[in-house]
This record gives sequence, structure tokens and C-alpha cells, in this order.
Amino acid sequence: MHPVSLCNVGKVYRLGAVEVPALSDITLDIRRGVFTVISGPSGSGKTTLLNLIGCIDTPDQGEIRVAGRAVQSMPDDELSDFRARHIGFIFQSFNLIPVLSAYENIEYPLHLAKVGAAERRRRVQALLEAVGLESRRNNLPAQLSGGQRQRVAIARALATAPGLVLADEPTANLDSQTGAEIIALMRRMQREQDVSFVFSSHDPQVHAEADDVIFIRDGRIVGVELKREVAREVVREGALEVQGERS
Ligand SMILES: Nc1ncnc2c1ncn2[C@@H]1O[C@H](COP(=O)(O)OP(=O)(O)OP(=O)(O)O)[C@@H](O)[C@H]1O
Repeated sequence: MHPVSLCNVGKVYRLGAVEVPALSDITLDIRRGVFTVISGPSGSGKTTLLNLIGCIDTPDQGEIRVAGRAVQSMPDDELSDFRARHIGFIFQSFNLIPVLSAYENIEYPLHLAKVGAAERRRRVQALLEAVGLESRRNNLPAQLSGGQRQRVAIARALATAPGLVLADEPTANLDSQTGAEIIALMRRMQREQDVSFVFSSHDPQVHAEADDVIFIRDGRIVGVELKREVAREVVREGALEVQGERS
């Protein structure tokens, strides 16, 4: 099963009488256990595509399946629960809760997923160590550097052990060295936690680390690049077939 499948997906934003077509005829399967980058110029539809995959927004056309479930037919309360358990989010502006410490920010999604106190402590502790922030556990976001904030955001995204993590331009607000460290950390976490990562980015450092790159322009897929030699290392049995391969 693919972590994400889209079939003929389209999205139009409506601003009064004006229609802005953001995505058209998007058909693709994201492979399991790999690092996929959605690449395209500003305004090409990257964020819209991530928002649809993340069930933050709904398409006007087509079908989206996440972890095998047709998400647009789920009732709202079931969808929020599904999203909390199956999908982690990382944003370019970190989106941490300013009044909560690093520890509490990572713990927050575990509260939403109704994980018990002892298990919450165990997971948050393990994640703080994994992202190298044990000594900053009590710091508020304002008391952390940009790279440290993004590390907290990565740990938070992985807290519920989701099968899928979505990241919208995760290195956009970081200098190139910190960006490289963050990519390396995400790469390591993706491999260790056996999770599928989907990024939007035009950062060449992110492209270089990707297994698969999906190129979009004016809301349409214009190319797909699969780095198979990398993919073979990380893809699990049965996950190699790809739909929508274009060049
Ligand atoms: N809420 C909205 N209302 C109306 N139009 C929108 C809205 N959000 C995005 N758009 C339009 O949809 C198109 C795709 O936007 P989107 O933000 O998905 O692009 P993007 O590739 O993520 O761009 P960037 O790299 O600049 O973030 C653009 O033409 C944009 O102006």
C-alpha cells in the first residue's frame, strides 16, 4: 500500500468571482519509506498539494488516499483523529506553541492522540535525545535558535510515530549550514523510524538528499525523477511500483 495516492486531483481557489486554478489532474503514488520532494517555482502549487495530502484542505476533483483510506469521504471528527495519528507536519516557520517548552511542544500531539503519561514521557525523552536537544528541554521556542526550533518541530512531527511526515519548505528560514544539518537529521529520522517524508522545496540541498523528486509547474506534474539506486536501500519489499512516472 502506498502512503499517499492521488488520482486526477484538482483544486481551484475562488476569490469572489475569480477562479484561481492551483492544481490540475494530479495523479501520483508516493512510495513508502522514502524521501520525496515536490519541486517547483513559486506559485506552482506545492503548498496546495501538501495541504491536500495532509487533509488540511479538500480537492475539488479526484480522489486522495492516505494510508489506504479515502480521506475526503471521512467525517470531520474521524478525519482530525486520523490526521493526528497518521500524519506529522513540519513548517518553514516552525509553528511551535510559544508558551510551551521544547519538551511540552513535542508532547503536545501525544496529548491529542490520548497517549498515557508514562508513554508520553518515554517518547518525548527519546525524541529529545534523538534530535540532540536534551539540554534545552525546558527552553521556550523564543529561547532557541532557528535550527533548534526546527529540531523541536521534527521531534514533534514524529512524536505519534506517524507513517507520513509532510514538510513545507523546512529549510527556507535557515542558513545553509543549519539547513544541511536539519536535512541530515530528517534523513536519519526517516530511515530509523521507517516513515515516508514528503517535502516541498526548491532548496538544492534538499533535492540532493531526495529519493524521489516530483516536479510541478502551473499546478501540473511535469516530471518525476526516481533515484532508484538510493531507493533500493530504503524501500521495503513490494513498494517499488510507481504510477505517474513522467519525464
Ligand atoms: N488561499 C488562496 N486563495 C487564492 N489563491 C491561492 C490561495 N493559496 C494559493 N493560491 C494560489 O494558488 C497557486 C498555488 O499556490 P501555492 O501556495 O500552492 O504555491 P507554492 O508552489 O507553494 O508557492 P511558494 O513556493 O511561493 O510557496 C498560486 O497561484 C497562488 O496564488
